[in-house]
Amino acid sequence: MGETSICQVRATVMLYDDTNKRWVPAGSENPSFSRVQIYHNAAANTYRVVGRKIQADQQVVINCAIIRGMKYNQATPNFHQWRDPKQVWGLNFGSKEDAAAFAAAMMRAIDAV
Ligand SMILES: CCOC(=O)[C@@H]1C[C@@H](CC)[C@@H]2C=C[C@H]3CCN(C(=O)[C@@H]4CC[C@H]5C=C[C@]6(CCCN6C(=O)[C@H](Cc6ccccc6Cl)NC(C)=O)C(=O)N54)[C@@H]3C(=O)N12
Repeated sequence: MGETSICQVRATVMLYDDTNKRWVPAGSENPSFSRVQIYHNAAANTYRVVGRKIQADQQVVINCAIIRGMKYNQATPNFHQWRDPKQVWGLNFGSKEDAAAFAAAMMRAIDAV
C-alpha cells in the first residue's frame, strides 16, 4: 500500500527568502505553476505535500512532511503559507476554489497526524 493523493491543485510554490525579505519561486527564478498534491501513506499514517512543475521537466519543487501541530495560514483567499523546521512555504493558487480545496485537505491532514 503506497501513498494516495487526497488532493491535487495548481499553484506556484514559493519560499520565503528571509535574508532579502522576499518570496522566491521554488525550483527556478521565474514563477510557474506546479501540480501540488497532498499524499497520504495509510500504513504509516503520514502525509506530505509534493509539487511538480507542470511544464516539461516535472521538476519536484516541494516535498514537505505535514507535521502534528503545524499552523496553516490562509493569508489571502489565494495565498496560503506554513512553516517547516527550515523554511516558510507559500502557495499562490491558480484559483480560490483550488485554494479552498487544498486548505480543507491540509487541515484534515494536520488533524489526522
Ligand atoms: C500583495 C503583494 O504580495 C506580495 O508582493 C508578496 C508576493 C505574493 C505572492 C507570492 C505574496 C502574497 C500574499 C501576501 C500575503 C501577506 N504576505 C506576506 O508576505 C506577509 C507580509 C509581511 C510578511 C512578513 C512575514 C511573512 C513572510 C514569512 C512568513 N510571514 C509571516 O507573517 C508568518 C505567516 C504565518 C502565520 C501563521 C502560521 C504560519 C505562517 Cl508562515 N508569520 C509567522 C509568525 O511566521 C509574511 O507572510 N509576510 C504576502 C506577500 O507579501 N506576497
